[in-house]
Amino acid sequence: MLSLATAVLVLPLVLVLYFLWTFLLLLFRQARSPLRHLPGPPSASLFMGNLKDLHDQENNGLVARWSRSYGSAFVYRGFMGGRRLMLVDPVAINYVMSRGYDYPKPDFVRDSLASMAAGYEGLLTADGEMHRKQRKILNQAFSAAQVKSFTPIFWEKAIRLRDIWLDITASPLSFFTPADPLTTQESAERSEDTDPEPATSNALSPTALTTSFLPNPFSSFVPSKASPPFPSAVRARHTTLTGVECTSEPCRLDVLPWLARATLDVIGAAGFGYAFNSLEAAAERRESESELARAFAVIFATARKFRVMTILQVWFPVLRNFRTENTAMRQATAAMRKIGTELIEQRREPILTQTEKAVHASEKADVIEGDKSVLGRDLLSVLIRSNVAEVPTQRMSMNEILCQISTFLAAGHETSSSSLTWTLYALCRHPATQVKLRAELRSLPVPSSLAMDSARPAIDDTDPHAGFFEQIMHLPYLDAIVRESLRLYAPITTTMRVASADDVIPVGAPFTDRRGRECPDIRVRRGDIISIPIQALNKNTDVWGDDAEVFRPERWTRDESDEGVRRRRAAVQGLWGNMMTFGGGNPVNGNRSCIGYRFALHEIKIFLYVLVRDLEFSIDPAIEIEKKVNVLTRPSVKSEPHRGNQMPLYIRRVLPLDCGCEDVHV
Ligand code: HEM
Repeated sequence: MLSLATAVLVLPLVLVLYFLWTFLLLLFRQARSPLRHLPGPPSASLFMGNLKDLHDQENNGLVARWSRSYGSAFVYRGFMGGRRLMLVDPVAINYVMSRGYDYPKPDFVRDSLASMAAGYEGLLTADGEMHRKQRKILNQAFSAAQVKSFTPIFWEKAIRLRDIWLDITASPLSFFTPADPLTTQESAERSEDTDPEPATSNALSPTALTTSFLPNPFSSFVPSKASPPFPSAVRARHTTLTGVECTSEPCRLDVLPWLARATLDVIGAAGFGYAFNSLEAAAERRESESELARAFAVIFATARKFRVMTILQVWFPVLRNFRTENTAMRQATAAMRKIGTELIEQRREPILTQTEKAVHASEKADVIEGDKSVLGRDLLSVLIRSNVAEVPTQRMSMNEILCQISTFLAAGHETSSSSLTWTLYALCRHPATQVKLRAELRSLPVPSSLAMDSARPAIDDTDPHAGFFEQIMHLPYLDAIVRESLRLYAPITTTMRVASADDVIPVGAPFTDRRGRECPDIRVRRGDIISIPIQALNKNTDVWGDDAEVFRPERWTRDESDEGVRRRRAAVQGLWGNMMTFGGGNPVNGNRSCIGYRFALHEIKIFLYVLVRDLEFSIDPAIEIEKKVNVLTRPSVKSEPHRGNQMPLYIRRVLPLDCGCEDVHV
């Protein structure tokens, strides 16, 4: 038998040999990878490869420059010089994205998503058959009819936000910036955490390693450091937009955390009937949020930390078995599961009874309601029913259901708030567009039965305002602005895939490799990592023309009749708008595209209708806004990196041109 002393000597040796062997295998794999023949930029650093250069690529257009130099399929270097394939070629991208199960998310991406979504069994992280089953079940909750039924919730929260902002503009002394809704636990966590690094240190440092090319996606739940009240002297620098009559002085407001709060409240209410009350808490300047929001604050704060260990786990997968959770994280996960379980328990009986009644009624009436029926198809109902389903292909375990709750809260709120924030920013940089949009919004009168107050209208098929909401969805200029904003400010800028087997990826046009050979396709080996630069593709001049970088909503109204333009855009087969903003997929081989895209579009349009109709937005022309990316794109003021993510805009109330009165809500 091995003595203890021998074991103590042998164990470290075995470990060293294991790491050496794994490392050599990786180097050997690199040396043999067919990707070595592809052109690409030289590696900037032995350890970090090109990752640091890529960190700021949304501001410096690096991918576009590389693409001009090395073609639409090239190789850059990741950790320890590992080769990664970057695709800008739409044909190659369509091929990879429409094979979701052959090209899944790399393990290190899944790990990071799982730490944020509290497990590997949510829709974002599940793979193969489990993903196929979940996607089929969850699709019901995101059908066109179901999403329409959420519109009153979008409306209610948008009106509430507008009213809070109106109050702030009415009493300038009261303006303040609330904390980001999911960051309230930082200090509590730090005191318990053995990690000496403050949770926000990476996030707030201008040179922080928070790029999406590092394995901490969704690490963008970064706090906006509260801005001090804005002095009136500075407020006076505001320039009035032409053609709009306003009352009250504009005041500066960081719109980012407010919008994050509003969209968190939306997804809580629409998805799970859960009241985060985060807008209310901020309006009343209360620190405390709901228990679930506090739990999430801890989870996201932990998920966004960048650790060397995370990199090592990419190289030595065995280390993933030694993941540790600090006390705060364990408590937060337990709290999240407890609340999720309570939500399910509370709603199980009523939902099952309601569904039974609905089925019975439709059987009696001999009517197949099909997609028209939204009863019992909200996310929580769908989840609860799937838990009791007898057919295994329709059944989700309790763990899967709990993972979905955190998945949808995470995936469904900051994406929308990022998009809204950037749209308001674009409207500030293009005042004439804002004026034109407001004119269109005001041309659609609000039904008198739907006063612009916070009362939530009914949520069912008989909603008398469904027609009005539908009209908002079809306002052409609003639609063009939302498309253009989601093109230029895609909230998720990059996604990654890994080849699960050796394969040959087709390309749009042959390219020349490093050896000077003309290649009709790209060869990849099992394990090769592929980057899809969603944002760079959205600005590709081959697809969008020479003004691809310019915010021009008119491209969606005027250019569309041009056959050539249509053909060029059709090359990108994304889920929506010939863009990869919402990803792409194929139901047969893994549809990993955004299941919530309709939800997001409805939410964004309703918020814009309510906010831009009654408020005028502008920005200090001297301010330079930068994109900070770590999967999600968030804004930061270039000269104020210490303040973290923020979008300081000037806001003021707009009255109708023909309004003689002082205090009318339009
Ligand atoms: C403007 C808003 C949004 C954008 C731009 C967006 C974008 C995306 C993208 C690009 C993906 C694919 C990621 C990848 O393949 O790596 C995705 C997936 C996903 N999105 Fe969204 N999203 C938005 C809003 C939402 C909302 C509101 C929800 C839920 C209510 C949601 C839920 C999800 C889920 C669950 C997935 C994973 C789908 C799967 O793997 O089957 N998203 N989203």
